[in-house]
Amino acid sequence: MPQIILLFSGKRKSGKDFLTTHLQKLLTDRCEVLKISQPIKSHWAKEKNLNLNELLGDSEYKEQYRLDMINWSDEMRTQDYGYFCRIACQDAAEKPIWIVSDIRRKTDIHWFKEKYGDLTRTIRIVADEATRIKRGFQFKSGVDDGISECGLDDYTEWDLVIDNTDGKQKLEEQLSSILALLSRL
Ligand SMILES: Nc1ncnc2c1ncn2[C@@H]1O[C@H](COP(=O)(O)OP(=O)(O)OP(=O)(O)O)[C@@H](O)[C@H]1O
Ligand SMILES: C[C@@](O)(CCOP(=O)(O)O)CC(=O)O
Repeated sequence: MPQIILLFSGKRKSGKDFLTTHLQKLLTDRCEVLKISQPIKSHWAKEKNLNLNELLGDSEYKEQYRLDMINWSDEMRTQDYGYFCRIACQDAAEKPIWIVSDIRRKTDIHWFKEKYGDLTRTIRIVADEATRIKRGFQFKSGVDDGISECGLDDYTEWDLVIDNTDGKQKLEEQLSSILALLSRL
């Protein structure tokens, strides 16, 4: 069992991977980064003979397949909303801190809270649209107005909100506010 699970959420190009990668560097071997999208991308890469590393990265490549991956994964979720959360956790090593870098739906939070209760902390990363555009965001109908991007827009119970808009919060400040959530460890 982990001792704490940090659930990160944020819209496309808000900086989820950027911040969780920096956090992982700081926590080194005390943490494990889990991605709910990992089993989705692995499946997709295998089925369609695609480059998994490109799907896992932040290039334009994965954007070509995003809508198809969303539609396929949502179909799976209608039968079992925890399906990908469960697989993402299956291979987690025995580390005290788990960082889940891509929470997108209320059912994701529900699944983790149901299974791990008090161990979970929810973190929302926000960045204004101009910043996200500068970092590669382009609005796509079906993606940016759908559940994958908007499913947590009206969630209000975040333990922490981080502003990752250009020039707003320094990285050190962002990381120390996350570390404060770990103070009971
Ligand atoms: N605070 C920051 N300073 C500089 N560059 C940043 C910052 N945050 C994010 N970026 C850069 O912006 C780009 C998008 O960030 P990132 O991939 O972390 O977003 P994401 O929320 O994981 O997006 P997606 O959901 O599309 O995968 C990356 O190239 C990343 O390095
Ligand atoms: C298909 C999907 O998992 C892709 C996520 O990719 P990324 O976290 O933005 O790199 C999004 C979703 O599950 O809604």
